[in-house]
Amino acid sequence: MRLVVTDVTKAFGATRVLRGASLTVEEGDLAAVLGPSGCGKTTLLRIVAGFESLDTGSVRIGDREVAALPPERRKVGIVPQEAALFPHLSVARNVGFGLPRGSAERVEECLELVGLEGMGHRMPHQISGGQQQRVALARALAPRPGVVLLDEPFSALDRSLRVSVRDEVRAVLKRAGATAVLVTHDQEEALSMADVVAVMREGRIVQEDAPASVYAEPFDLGVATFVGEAVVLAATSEHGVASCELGSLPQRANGVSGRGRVALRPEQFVLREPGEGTAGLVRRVEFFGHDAAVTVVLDSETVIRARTRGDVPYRPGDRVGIAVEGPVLFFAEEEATR
Ligand SMILES: Nc1ncnc2c1ncn2[C@@H]1O[C@H](COP(=O)(O)OP(=O)(O)OP(=O)(O)O)[C@@H](O)[C@H]1O
Repeated sequence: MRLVVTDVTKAFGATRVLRGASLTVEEGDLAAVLGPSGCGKTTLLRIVAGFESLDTGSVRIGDREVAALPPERRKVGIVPQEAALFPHLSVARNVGFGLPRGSAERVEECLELVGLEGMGHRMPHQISGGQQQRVALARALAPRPGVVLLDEPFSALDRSLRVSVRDEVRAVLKRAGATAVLVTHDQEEALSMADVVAVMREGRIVQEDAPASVYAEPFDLGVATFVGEAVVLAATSEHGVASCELGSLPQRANGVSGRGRVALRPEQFVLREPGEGTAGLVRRVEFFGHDAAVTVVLDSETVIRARTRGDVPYRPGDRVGIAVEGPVLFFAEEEATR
């Protein structure tokens, strides 16, 4: 079902945690709420779930206003941070926990949905961490909720497992046609998994957009630097051209001009022979296999981290030139600190 959160505020004593948070998730979409620690993500999720009351605002699931309803009447499924299975109940009984008696068929269907068919008799300690997380997902989906909420569901898994489990979770949510909200502070997780990314800051959603749009057209400099890496330089802009220490660069069209700052993405930098582009000295080369990151200190002492192909022909101490490819993001001065 469609989820619409409108202008929700919430304070704990004198701490105003939510300051007018609004979020719309279309039916069948997976939205990632992405924000730094303490910005209010978990509080927002708990308010949608009904574990916490809101001060003002509204929460609609489908065509129902649910803000005044208890959690069990909201048709919300929850996948907590750690799978939090009942240790003394079998996998099947964990999945069937919120279902009426005699729902064995639905339990098996949900186990199948998450790829754990035939594992229902096992106890939680007899399956891996990734499988436990899938059981938690099956448990959340079993009562056919209108909305599924996932609170940092991969944070307890180690890195190598996290990537595969998150692909599986996305696939399961899509197969189930679920409308889902995932809370995370991991931008890679948000960008790679979600249909829409909602960037949260200080109790508000400041931008809600497709992952590629949030990255390419961030609402302000804060979003630009939070979602993805960026080198930020002082600049002036006129007629769609931003001038900074790396030269006069075409500006991504946003109609803004004047004094301000440009944000350049690591993949926009191109390393050239000395004499071409802006001169600098290679400080560090980080090799990742498929690509590499090269840190270059310009003669002005500005530090730039460029993403390049893995086969970097440069070593620390080499002199290089830096060129910039593609349009840059420009934010006017008052906007830069918005
Ligand atoms: N029950 C509560 N009583 C008092 N303060 C609370 C309560 N719950 C949350 N807070 C405060 O609200 C703020 C936001 O917390 P919240 O857990 O929503 O943030 P978050 O963005 O989910 O952070 P994290 O990523 O670290 O989990 C924090 O400053 C927290 O201390």
